[in-house]
Amino acid sequence: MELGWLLWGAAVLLLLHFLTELSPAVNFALRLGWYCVLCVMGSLLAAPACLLLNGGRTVRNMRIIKNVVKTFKYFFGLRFEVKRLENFEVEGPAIIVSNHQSILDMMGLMEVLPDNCVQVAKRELMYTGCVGLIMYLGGVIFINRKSTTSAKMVMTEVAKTMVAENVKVWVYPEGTRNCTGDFLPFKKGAFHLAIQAQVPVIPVVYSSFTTFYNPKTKLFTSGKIKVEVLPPIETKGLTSDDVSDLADRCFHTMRETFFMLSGRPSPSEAKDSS
Ligand SMILES: CCCCCCCC/C=C\CCCCCCCC(=O)SCCNC(=O)CCNC(=O)[C@H](O)C(C)(C)COP(=O)(O)OP(=O)(O)OC[C@H]1O[C@@H](n2cnc3c(N)ncnc32)[C@H](O)[C@@H]1OP(=O)(O)O
Ligand SMILES: CCCCCCCCCCCCCC(=O)OC[C@@H](O)COP(=O)(O)O
Repeated sequence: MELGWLLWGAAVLLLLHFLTELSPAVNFALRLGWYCVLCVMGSLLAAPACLLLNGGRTVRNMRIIKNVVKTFKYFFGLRFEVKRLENFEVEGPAIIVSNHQSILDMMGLMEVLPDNCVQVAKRELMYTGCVGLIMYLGGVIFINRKSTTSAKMVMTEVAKTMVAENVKVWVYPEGTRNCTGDFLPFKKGAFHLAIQAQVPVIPVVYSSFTTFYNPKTKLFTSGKIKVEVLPPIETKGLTSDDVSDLADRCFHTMRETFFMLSGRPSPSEAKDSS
């Protein structure tokens, strides 16, 4: 009886192996599916730990979540090479902004996440069952992207509480995933937030995933991701009139760094030399 089950198991594994060899689409779906399964299993493991150790929704749970998520990279052969982590060492709260390429970014985020830091996420993620629960327990701030007024109200409230409670806030200023090998224009919310709270902006840049991950061509192999934490940009004394300048400055420095880390000339340089 047991031998029968073993044989079935071996047959299924063999079939999966051949399917992945045959079709990149199957390989892609299986690896991404496995990532989702890991997220669900990790959440089921971490949720009771968060509740028992910290009692409910608090940023202290992020440490537990971070430690679980940091093991995920080994399943996918991903390596992170992190530079200038010391740039996170600012006194008190800050806004962290970074580029957003895929749901895989969550691994890169947890790889460098400083203490006392919560993320801004779209509200829909709250309804992903145990993954939504773990985000809630970790103190993630949920915004409704379909209603600018409500998103702005939440962000204004965050500007007050982040100072009172000494937390850093991680925002993806592109506002959505973008795996095209370039940046989308930045939305202004993160920069309004930084200026309203008068806290520094710390940009973080991840190199392009396109060499190992591409949802269009169904590519998902192992790979190396370079991460650089850029020096904090002060906002003391800036007013709402300075939001656009601050956003532009972050956009340009981050984009330059992105091309440098990805080992590609930036489109502006390429144009200059032609
Ligand atoms: C243990 C195992 C566990 C496994 C499981 C894992 C769990 C791990 C736990 C935890 C990790 C969590 C990881 C989560 C990752 C999630 C990522 C996402 O979901 S990314 C999508 C959501 N994030 C954003 O969208 C932010 C960026 N967006 C913005 O900042 C926008 O500006 C926003 C949302 C505030 C509004 O967006 P609009 O598209 O509706 O509108 P606009 O065009 O940007 O703004 C309209 C006008 O309002 C002004 N405005 C914006 N914010 C303002 C403000 N706060 N005050 C005043 N004016 C403001 C703007 O300047 C603009 O005006 P003018 O065009 O410049 O004149
Ligand atoms: C039954 C539900 C199982 C759900 C398993 C989901 C596991 C994935 C958890 C990874 C969290 C990362 C969140 C993320 O990166 O979300 C994408 C949004 O930033 C942007 O959304 P979009 O590009 O605008 O759609």
